[in-house]
Amino acid sequence: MTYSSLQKFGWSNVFFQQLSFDEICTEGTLEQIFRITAIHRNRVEAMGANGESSIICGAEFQPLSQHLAVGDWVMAEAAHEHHRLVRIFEPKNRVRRISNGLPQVIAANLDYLWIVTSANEEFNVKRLERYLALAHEFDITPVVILTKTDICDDLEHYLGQLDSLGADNVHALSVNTPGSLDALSAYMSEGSTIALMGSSGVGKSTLINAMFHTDLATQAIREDDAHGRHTTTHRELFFCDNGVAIIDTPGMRELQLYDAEQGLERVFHSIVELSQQCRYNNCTHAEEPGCAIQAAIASETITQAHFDNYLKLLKEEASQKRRAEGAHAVKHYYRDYFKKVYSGRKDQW
Ligand SMILES: Nc1nc2c(ncn2[C@@H]2O[C@H](COP(=O)(O)OP(=O)(O)OP(=O)(O)O)[C@@H](O)[C@H]2O)c(=O)[nH]1
Ligand SMILES: [Zn+2]
Repeated sequence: MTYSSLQKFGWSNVFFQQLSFDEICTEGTLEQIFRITAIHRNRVEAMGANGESSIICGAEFQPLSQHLAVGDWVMAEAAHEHHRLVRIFEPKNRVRRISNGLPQVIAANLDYLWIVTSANEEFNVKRLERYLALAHEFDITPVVILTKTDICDDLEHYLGQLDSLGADNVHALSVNTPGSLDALSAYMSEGSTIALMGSSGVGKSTLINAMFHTDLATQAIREDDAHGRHTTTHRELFFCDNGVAIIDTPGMRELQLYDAEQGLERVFHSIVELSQQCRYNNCTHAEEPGCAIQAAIASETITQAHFDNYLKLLKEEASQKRRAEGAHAVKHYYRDYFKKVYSGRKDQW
């Protein structure tokens, strides 16, 4: 068996180069590498070259939700009939949020964020702009998907608004219209990881079932809760036959805007560029003479709604930051964490 056997689970050079020379030369290292598919209180489920395994996580990784997420690659050594977590590979990207004042990781190593919305009253451009900002912030390629076009009388109304988003990847489709899902296969190369986001009822599960010929209901797994009772939870990352990993977690579905300053600047780049043309450096874009943004709104180059949403998201982001005791606290937390995790490895090189 070689490392290429892990590629269908999303393994790539980014992770391989984090192995030390000794590790690469040591027999059995490959069997110690896993990708996390579900997280429980003290252990995680993971997929490796030899199939699925349960990995016990020691006190140094507690609480798990702050240290690792579905999609992470880890190293774990065999311990009796289980495995024991040794270390976490530095991820390509990580989706984080603040929960009760603490950073929490939701998912890791994503290639695409499928932002799902439906062609009915659920549709909301502001929400889409927010999701796009999130995707950019976390360095994930966003794909906007408009569902339920089969039951929509005024598709142009929605397509026009999607156009105004200026997003690169936009698809309108319906699971009831044969062929309309074909365009999505462009995102489904072996080893790619897709996470879904969107309001309840827009058709995320239906889309997954149709695209990947899977039945989400069959992805249930059993676990023992703290009192030894059996409970059923859903696997949050699963692999399809074509080598695509799907992440569908409640955490992704509930994600709020946080620390997305750069993401916002990308989605609202026209406003950011305009603001640099205002006569005064400290223009508040309200009533100052020579305000380029007000001029653009007056000439209908941008809409008042687009500008208002930018202000609203900026404000929301600022208040999230304050609540989290400053975004820097969070960034430092992660930097220190990775330093701590990887400092022990330097002497292996
Ligand atoms: N007409 C039509 N109905 C659809 C389409 N896609 C999904 N639906 C229906 O919309 C309803 C909600 O779909 P789900 O797939 O459960 O939505 P979801 O986004 O997974 O919802 P949550 O699990 O609550 O987040 C179901 O009754 C689906 O049959 C579509 O393209 N066309
Ligand atoms: Zn201005």
